Amino acid sequence: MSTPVSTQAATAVLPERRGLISARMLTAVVILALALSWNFLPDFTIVLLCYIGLYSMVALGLVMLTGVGGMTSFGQAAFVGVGAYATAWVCTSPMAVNALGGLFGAQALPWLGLVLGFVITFVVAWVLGSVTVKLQGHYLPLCTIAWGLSLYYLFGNMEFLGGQTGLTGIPAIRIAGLDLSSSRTMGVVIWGVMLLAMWLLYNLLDSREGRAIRSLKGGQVMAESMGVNTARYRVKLFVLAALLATLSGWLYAHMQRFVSPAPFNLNIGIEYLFMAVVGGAGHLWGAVLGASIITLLKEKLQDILPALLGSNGNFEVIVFGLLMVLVLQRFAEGLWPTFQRLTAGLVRPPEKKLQGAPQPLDQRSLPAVGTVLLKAEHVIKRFGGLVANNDVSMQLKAGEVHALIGPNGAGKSTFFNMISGVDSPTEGQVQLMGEVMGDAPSRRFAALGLGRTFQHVRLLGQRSVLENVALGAHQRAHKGWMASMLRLDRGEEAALLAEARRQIERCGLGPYADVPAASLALGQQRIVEIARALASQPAALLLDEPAAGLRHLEKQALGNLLRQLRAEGLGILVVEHDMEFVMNLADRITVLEFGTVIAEGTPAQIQSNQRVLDAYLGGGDDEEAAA
Ligand SMILES: Nc1ncnc2c1ncn2[C@@H]1O[C@H](COP(=O)(O)OP(=O)(O)OP(=O)(O)O)[C@@H](O)[C@H]1O
Repeated sequence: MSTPVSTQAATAVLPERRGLISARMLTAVVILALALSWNFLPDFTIVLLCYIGLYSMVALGLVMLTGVGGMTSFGQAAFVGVGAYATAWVCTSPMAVNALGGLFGAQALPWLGLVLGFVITFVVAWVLGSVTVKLQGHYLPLCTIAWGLSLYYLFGNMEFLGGQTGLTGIPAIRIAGLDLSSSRTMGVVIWGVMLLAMWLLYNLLDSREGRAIRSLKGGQVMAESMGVNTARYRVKLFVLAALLATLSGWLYAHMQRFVSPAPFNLNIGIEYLFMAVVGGAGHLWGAVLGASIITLLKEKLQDILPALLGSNGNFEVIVFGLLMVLVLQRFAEGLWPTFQRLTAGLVRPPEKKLQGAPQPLDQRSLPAVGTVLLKAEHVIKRFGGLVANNDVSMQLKAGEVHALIGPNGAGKSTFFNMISGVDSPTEGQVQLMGEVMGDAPSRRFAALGLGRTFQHVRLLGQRSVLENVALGAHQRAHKGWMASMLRLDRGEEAALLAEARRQIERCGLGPYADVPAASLALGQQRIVEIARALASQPAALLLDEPAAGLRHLEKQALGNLLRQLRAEGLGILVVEHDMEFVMNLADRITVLEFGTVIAEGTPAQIQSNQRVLDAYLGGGDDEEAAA
């Protein structure tokens, strides 16, 4: 049965599918045109294209890390260096050449160099990532500068890596007997690898794992509440970006045939970040656009500026700085979104088609009505000298709506945080489904069957309502990064999206499933959060001020939906200021004042409780009025 909640006139505009040619078709046409003209392009253009391909690979990693995952790194050039130096050492050091060349043959050396580069990067990035990505705010970028510098100086000071002079005599790669010593042949490999990487990343982002990656930008609390292990995803993203940089470095070394520390210094690390940001750090094609603009601009400026200024120097860096300021001022999301807007009449955005039968998602059987789902016992929370919750005990049972009310500052949010794993009690304990939670993270609460919404809506505003709600079902499916990249997750993805659509329709937002969440009115966004929580098939549902921002009819519809969920056997805890809504809906009410429970009972009991009336429901005012 469907209980539509949203009757509010939507501000959202349904997306129009217009445009003469599909984005996929246009991409295929551009790639085909590049392939057909490849042999006729001048050598100089080919070399430039090779560099653009190499830089795009690094920028792709930064798009994933910065634009999608919300982490900034200035140190990617150092990982390019690891890839370049690893293969340079394997291919030129007498020791490695004799030992490995003797065992596997000389032609295998570049490939062994690639493996070595990947292994070193994997270990270094995993260790560095584990330490640095936990840092918040400006500490993370500062740390990436520190390790970028460290690795750069390491390259220049290692005797066996040739010091500042570097290593020469790196052989060309051979594939199936074909010698890739010219830029023209090497360029085919570079662009082939870059496009393959882009396809894999596109698939990754277009999956359950991609939604989890994007959720990192929505904040740790929200992502963890959806069951996402944020620390793990951040490190994996960091390693992925580093491996892409290493791959670029490996190709670079075999194209240049020598390596020295200069191309891996901090300046270049900043340039890579420029590319991602100028192109559009949230878009994969932004990486290619940014790499193209910066490479071509650098090339032109290096010719023009010294002639113009009458002396030599890296003046282009100044222009890049100004460009960055301009782009951030005028095109905060980079140039790719602007390019997309300008070509909207011509190019249709890609349509998501899911082939194959949906695979079943994990199902949770709900506990019998009356079972205690959530239990807080003598919970105390202190912030320094302030006692925000003082000996609070309460239970939430399956098949009931329990409301938590109290004046501003009474400690409701603090308590909500503790029963949802955002924070842990100073004393006392919280049990969920009979398990003592201790310091367990929110994702453990989610795994046990707790779904929640937020007082301040936490959605990924630029993503569709459908994708936001599908994130809620994250823990009900299991395909990992590899399966997503190779599109082996389509059955599961179809099931996740079908489930999300079902929950959206159940909540009355069916017509808005495909619009960006940010385009909905605030009240509707709250309903999207409820649909997202329902997609996790929770046994206990915690709603933080769900009626705030809703109009009268919408509140009625929300009440009906919650009654329906209660009838299905869910336990629902509502923190709410709207007394009419609470009194019409709740089976039991707990009242907090100054962190302490001052009353608990049915709505009728609460409404006639003198202490509650004095503290909260206006009894004091009545008395004053009477006096
Ligand atoms: N992280 C914190 N550090 C210090 N004090 C805090 C912290 N979080 C909450 N408090 C304090 O604890 C008390 C209870 O705050 P809380 O936000 O839980 O109240 P509330 O009932 O949710 O209020 P509202 O209805 O306005 O959201 C307040 O005095 C608040 O200032």
